[in-house]
Amino acid sequence: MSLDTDTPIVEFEHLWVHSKRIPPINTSDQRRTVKTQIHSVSAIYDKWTTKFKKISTPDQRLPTHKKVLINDISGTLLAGQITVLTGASGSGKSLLLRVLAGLLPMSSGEICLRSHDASNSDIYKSIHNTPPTQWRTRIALLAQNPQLLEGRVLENLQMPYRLQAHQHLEFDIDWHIAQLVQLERSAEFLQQEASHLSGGERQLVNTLRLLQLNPQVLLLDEPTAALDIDTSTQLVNLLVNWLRSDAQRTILWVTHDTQDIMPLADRHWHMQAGVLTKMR
Ligand SMILES: Nc1ncnc2c1ncn2[C@@H]1O[C@H](COP(=O)(O)OP(=O)(O)OP(=O)(O)O)[C@@H](O)[C@H]1O
Repeated sequence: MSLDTDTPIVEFEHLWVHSKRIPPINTSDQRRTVKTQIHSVSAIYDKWTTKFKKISTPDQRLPTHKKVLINDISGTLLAGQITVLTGASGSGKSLLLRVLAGLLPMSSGEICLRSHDASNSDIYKSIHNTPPTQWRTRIALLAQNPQLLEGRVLENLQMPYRLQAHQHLEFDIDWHIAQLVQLERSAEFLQQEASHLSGGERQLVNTLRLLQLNPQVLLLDEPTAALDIDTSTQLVNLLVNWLRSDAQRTILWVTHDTQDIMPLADRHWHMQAGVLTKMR
């Protein structure tokens, strides 16, 4: 199916995420703690600790508050495009990816994913009306630190097919061998113990494990951050080829490494203190 490159694949609107309410400090508990400390010191310091007690027991209670982590942001990920997301540490980039992937609840807002109905017409499914397992098979998050299981690479790649969400899919070893050729590795790589792999090789396995499940949207959280230049280039090529091989796919790519990734970007977004700005 052909698709215009400006077709929206994911649309999100007015996303808000707040931290949980931080409970107030219970000042009577605090006073009790200080008193216990005071009774346990020797009499010679009693006068001094009484002064200390006055200073360290505040009269007023601290107010409760919720912190705004994602501040009313909206955006669209378009077909065939790479959208690069930059921003300082703690600005909310990873939080946004986890919300879009359905791994973290938002306080309010809407996320819709392009899909098809029985007559193959376009529809947009809301995250609120889609079972979480179904949502996560369409929108996949690739994190910086891959978690692999004990056992061989092959067993790690086959593992998702044991999950109910993917039981309708079949493991395709030929697809993996073709990908490994692109990654300049032989089929013997599949027989290696996962615990013996380098950080870069672990990330390649993690990526293949996700891509084989044919997601429509990839959310990348600094996937090349810990990799050497060669492995990083291989991983970038793997991801770009994945994007180009189906016009209905899209990538949102969080990175601090703007030099390498920015030339590939169709769009550039920037986060600052939970606020999203579209740079281009
Ligand atoms: N589950 C959570 N509950 C409350 N606060 C959180 C939660 N997860 C993250 N935060 C806070 O939200 C803010 C944004 O975190 P986030 O991980 O999205 O930053 P980031 O932009 O991805 O940073 P980095 O570039 O360092 O990865 C931080 O202040 C963090 O402490």
